[in-house]
Amino acid sequence: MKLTFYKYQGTGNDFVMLDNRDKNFPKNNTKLVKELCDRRFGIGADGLILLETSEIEGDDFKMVYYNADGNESSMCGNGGRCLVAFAKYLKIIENSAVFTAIDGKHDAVIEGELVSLKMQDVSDIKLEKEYSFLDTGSPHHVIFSQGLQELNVPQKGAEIRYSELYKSQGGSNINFVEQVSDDTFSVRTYERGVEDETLSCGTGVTAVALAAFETGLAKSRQIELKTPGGDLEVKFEKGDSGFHSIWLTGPAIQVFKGEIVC
Ligand SMILES: N[C@@H](CCC[C@H](N)C(=O)O)C(=O)O
Repeated sequence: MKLTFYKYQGTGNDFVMLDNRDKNFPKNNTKLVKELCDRRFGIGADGLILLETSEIEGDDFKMVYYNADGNESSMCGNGGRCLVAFAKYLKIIENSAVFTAIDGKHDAVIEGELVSLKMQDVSDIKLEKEYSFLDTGSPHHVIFSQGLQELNVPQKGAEIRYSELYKSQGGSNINFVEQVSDDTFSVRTYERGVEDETLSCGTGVTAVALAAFETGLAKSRQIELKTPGGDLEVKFEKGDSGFHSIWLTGPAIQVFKGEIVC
């Protein structure tokens, strides 16, 4: 089989993108997805995303997301932003989109290289002394600390991801965070399904922004997040039933296009 693929990145979180509107991709082939994401034997990426036709009225398209381990997973914020840029490239949309992903409907807006994605409302945040836990489409453990640059994120992240805390619930992504100024935070993320540190995680920085506000570390509802792969912004509102109108904004870039025989 010969596949035409596109490679995208959003603040260094990178994805193989496939236009699967013709339904030709073998969606249950975990081994193939893993091989395509392999950085030595394949194209190389943190995940693979299929753009499909949505059956839901009002949608422009549907998102199907796989982690680099080949398994379909929960929501990917950076991937969603990149998929919107891909949909514009394919001329499915112009500068706005509505699409459905595993966690429900998303609105999106494009302004130049920046893609803003509306995330699902968040009503529950578990606040513990040492960490916060919340689901922003994907599960996120958030730890505020110091000395972020010196931290061994792959090792510390794996310890928590495989600990008793998340064993029975399919694991979690782990975010290590250092406050830079009033409303700016540096974030490094260990991603479940990549099983390593990635350069950025969209649902991760969204979780960090909400946890920073909930714990009182941040006072503003517009938070800047610095990741090893670049800068993102998260804006939100808070009402009686929790956080809503949550928007994740940052660059989403096409890196290259190619063909692979697999
Ligand atoms: N990189 C993503 C998160 C992808 C999902 C995650 N690895 C999981 O399986 O929970 C993002 O930008 O949100």
